[in-house]
Amino acid sequence: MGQSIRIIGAPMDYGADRRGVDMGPSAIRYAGLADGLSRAGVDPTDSGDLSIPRAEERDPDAKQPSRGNAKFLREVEDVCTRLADRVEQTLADGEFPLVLGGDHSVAIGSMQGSSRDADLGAIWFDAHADLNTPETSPSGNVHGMPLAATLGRGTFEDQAWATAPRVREGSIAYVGLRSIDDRERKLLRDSEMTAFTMADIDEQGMTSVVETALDVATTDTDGVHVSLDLDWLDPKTAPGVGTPVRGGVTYREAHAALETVSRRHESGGILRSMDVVEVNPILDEGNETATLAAELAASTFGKRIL
Ligand SMILES: NC(=[NH2+])NCCC[C@H](N)C(=O)O
Ligand SMILES: [Mn+2]
Ligand SMILES: [Mn+2]
Repeated sequence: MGQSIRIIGAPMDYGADRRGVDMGPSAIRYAGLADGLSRAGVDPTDSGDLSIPRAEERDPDAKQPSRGNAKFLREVEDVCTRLADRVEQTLADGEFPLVLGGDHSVAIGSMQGSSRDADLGAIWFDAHADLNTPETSPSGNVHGMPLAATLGRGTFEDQAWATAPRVREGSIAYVGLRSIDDRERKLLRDSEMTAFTMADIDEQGMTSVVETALDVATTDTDGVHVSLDLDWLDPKTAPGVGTPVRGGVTYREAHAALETVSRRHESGGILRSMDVVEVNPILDEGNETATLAAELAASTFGKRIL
């Protein structure tokens, strides 16, 4: 039997403006995630979803930014705290946590849980930098803030539920950036993170970019977290996302990227945790974005063409 993968659903949409990402975990499962993982040679078990009240059942005032400019921050805190515990427990049980979002703010919980017992590097496959703080965010949506939260920037400085002290800036690499807010650009430039934009992929090719990103994330760390935001892909290939940006990664580039991660994992066991986020079935066409999410997870865990 291959590695044991524990699927954890986090159907949360507090962090995004457009409703529907809470249905992401169901759509990805329906698209054949567990089957694809089994065929890739690993051993998946599904631990179900975290229970997350709908936004309507929450305090209507929660939409009004309270702490800085961040909507539903307390609700996100509640979910991420429980998710972090699940991720930590999964690792303690010797299994690999595969978290299904939900909007990208679930990554705050995944990374917190995954790094409680380890120095953690990260690869962020995304069109967006997700580095806004409540102070710099133009939208107030927490899905644009998970890395700021993990790194304890701005309002997050004193938020122990969010910050992950064992995730160092220098061990984080972005792949595929193409939409960065003005104030976020300055934060990113002044940081120690490694950022590969779409232009870098044009020039160097996906495989070589991902190899370098892996070098960054594995240097002086105990393992790597992969965060896969489906808006990383071009909207023609992955239409079911809330914040699409044209000029994204192609279908083949995406598989090449995750197969590169997979090969490194096969030879060195580098991966520690992963989340697959931002699939919005309401905006999707024939569940193709969820299907792609499931396929990319299978590629990460060893599925090959031949
Ligand atoms: N995970 C995502 N889809 N993030 C989109 C973020 C968009 C924008 N930068 C914001 O802060 O609102
Ligand atoms: Mn994104
Ligand atoms: Mn994102």
